[in-house]
Amino acid sequence: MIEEAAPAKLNLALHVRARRPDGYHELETLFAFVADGDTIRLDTAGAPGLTITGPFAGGLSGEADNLVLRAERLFAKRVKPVPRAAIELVKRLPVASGIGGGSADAAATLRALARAHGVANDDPRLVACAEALGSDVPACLLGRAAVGRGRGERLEPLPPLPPLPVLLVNPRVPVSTAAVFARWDGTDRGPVASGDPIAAALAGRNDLEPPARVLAPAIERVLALLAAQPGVILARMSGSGATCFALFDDRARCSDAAAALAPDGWWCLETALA
Ligand SMILES: C[C@](O)(CO)[C@H](O)COP(=O)(O)OP(=O)(O)OC[C@H]1O[C@@H](n2ccc(N)nc2=O)[C@H](O)[C@@H]1O
Ligand SMILES: Nc1ncnc2c1ncn2[C@@H]1O[C@H](COP(=O)(O)OP(=O)(O)OP(=O)(O)O)[C@@H](O)[C@H]1O
Repeated sequence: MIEEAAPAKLNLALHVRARRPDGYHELETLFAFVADGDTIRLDTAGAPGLTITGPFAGGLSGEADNLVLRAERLFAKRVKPVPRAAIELVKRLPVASGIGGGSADAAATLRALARAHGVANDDPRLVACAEALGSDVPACLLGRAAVGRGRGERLEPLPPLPPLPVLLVNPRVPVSTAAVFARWDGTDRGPVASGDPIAAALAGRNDLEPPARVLAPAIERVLALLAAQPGVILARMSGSGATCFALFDDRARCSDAAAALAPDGWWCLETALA
């Protein structure tokens, strides 16, 4: 049995620069990962198929379009023609929520298959599979803080980030990434600053916040409440939303904030930058 973590991805800053003729957007983003997320378990000797467990299993079916099975099929086609395995996905991250759950699952599946079949994680064929599966999958395959450019696949790894406490809050409203990008106003507001990533994040923004707020008005309240918590360094939406994150200066104040937001019935996860 091989187990691979599929940690949640954050966009500490997300600057959308241009709309491309192929329908994607040119962006500049600070990718970061946290200590918690989904889990992939792969058993090459088990009965082939995908089982989904965990608190958000109900939001997904084990259908063939699941990113885990798409990753498995692509690995067999492009990397090594291996037989199908028994795969368990423990789904702890909300679906369609801007923290790359599906992308993390796909990347963890590729990593698990690579381990099982003696392929290196930086094998160009594995990276090509990641790119074909989604814009966030290459960053999730890399699994460490990085600047992302292009549609997110051109990655420049960063030194490890400080393990700052993080609170993730999702108002339980799924948001379609394509619908949010489609509402971006077309204004290039400039690049992400170079230098210290936390300082660059503070000086940066998420250009998808305004269009996401139109589709999911609850984001505004989540951000306002997060920003008002004592000890917050930065409160921002991740990706195309609706999950928002807050970085804190200490763990106790992060826990206090989680307790303060609990009555709203939102999904909250207390974690840390990894
Ligand atoms: C918002 C981010 O999460 C930031 O990291 C990503 O850019 C989105 O990554 P993702 O969910 O893996 O997205 P994909 O599955 O590749 O694309 C979904 C849809 O989002 C839009 N999309 C995505 C990425 C990008 N750079 N420009 C886009 O316009 C496209 O309409 C695309 O059809
Ligand atoms: N294993 C999976 N986990 C989550 N979503 C999946 C999975 N497989 C397929 N999907 C589909 O992919 C879509 C996007 O899901 P995901 O949770 O990756 O979005 P996201 O959190 O907005 O990601 P991103 O931040 O990369 O935009 C969902 O609508 C879902 O139906």
